[in-house]
Amino acid sequence: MPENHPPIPTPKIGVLLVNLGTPDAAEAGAVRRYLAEFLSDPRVVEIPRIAWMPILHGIILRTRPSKSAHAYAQVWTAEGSPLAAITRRQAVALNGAFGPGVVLDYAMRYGRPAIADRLAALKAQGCERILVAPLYPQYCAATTATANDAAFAALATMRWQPALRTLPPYYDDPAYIAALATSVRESLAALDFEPDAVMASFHGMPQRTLELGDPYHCHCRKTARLLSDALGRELLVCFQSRFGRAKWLEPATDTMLAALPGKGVKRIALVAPGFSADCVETLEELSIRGRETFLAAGGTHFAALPCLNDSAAGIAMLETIIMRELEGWMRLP
Ligand SMILES: C=CC1=C(C)c2cc3[nH]c(cc4nc(cc5[nH]c(cc1n2)c(C)c5CCC(=O)O)C(CCC(=O)O)=C4C)c(C)c3C=C
Ligand SMILES: [Fe+2]
Ligand SMILES: [Fe+2]
Repeated sequence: MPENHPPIPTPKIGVLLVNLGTPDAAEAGAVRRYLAEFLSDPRVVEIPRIAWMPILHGIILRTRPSKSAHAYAQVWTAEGSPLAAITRRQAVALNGAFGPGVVLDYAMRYGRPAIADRLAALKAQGCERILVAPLYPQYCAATTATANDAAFAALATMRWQPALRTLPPYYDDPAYIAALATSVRESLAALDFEPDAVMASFHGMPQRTLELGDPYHCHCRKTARLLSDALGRELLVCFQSRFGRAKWLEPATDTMLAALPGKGVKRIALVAPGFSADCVETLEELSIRGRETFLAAGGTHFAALPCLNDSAAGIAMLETIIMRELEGWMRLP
């Protein structure tokens, strides 16, 4: 900028936190509606529609909703689904962090609040510039790209669009690694046992997606390596939540939990660095079923550590990575 350039008035800026989405209730009907939207997304299931739709509607949506509803019911809170409640708290905690000209909101890729609705609400409040922030540290087309697709699709319907930025993946960002290390160190110090091993469990995806060029697997591996360096201890990396018959990323978390006690690893702590908020995948699949698997195999001590959620370290990290994006839009008064 030339030195004597007059200050440019800063237009209002919106920040939209985006996470995956979750059912409205822990019952089969709500879970079916949610899964129908989620699993119809061609970014999530990359099988030709003509082959996939009969399987989805003929088999999956008839059988899975009641099983999943049972999983959701075990972790449901007074504020609703943990993922929704925590994402809401993250938006509240960040509100005001960037000054009076920056409005915070949140949306879900599937279900509510919808991305299109919240973008329209930010625009109606006068936000001419909006940062869409998918809260996935590791980029995956099935998560990051589809969240951005939904934002671009919403803008495609507007005559007068706001300017848009999207938050890049932050899997190797020093602020993210430091927040994870702080959180893991604090959680381990609060345990009443010393684990023989710490496992880092990431959400899986089909092996084919890696072969097609998705960087997710590499991002997960790099996060784990940097976190391991920061903690000064080895981390066992694994991938959870296998879905369908295709080969998914390995090693699988449940297989590893069942095998470790036989190898003398009887005390375990599990961290899920790829989830910015605790959800059914961490609270039910890891904390409840993972524990059962590990103890049934002969393990004696098990702990699933909390995600960053709205902890002080987690919020400070989000502030840092969001501020970095907003700086390009801000001007001194
Ligand atoms: C964090 C990254 C995630 C990736 C990558 C991902 C890929 C992926 N997921 C499915 C299928 C399901 N995932 C489900 C829940 C779920 N998934 C993520 C995150 C990622 N998914 C989160 C945060 C959640 C929790 C949602 C909540 O409400 O708490 C589910 C629903 C639950 C169930 O029925 O088991 C399914 C199904 C696929 C196919 C996929 C492919 C790349
Ligand atoms: Fe998933
Ligand atoms: Fe799961």
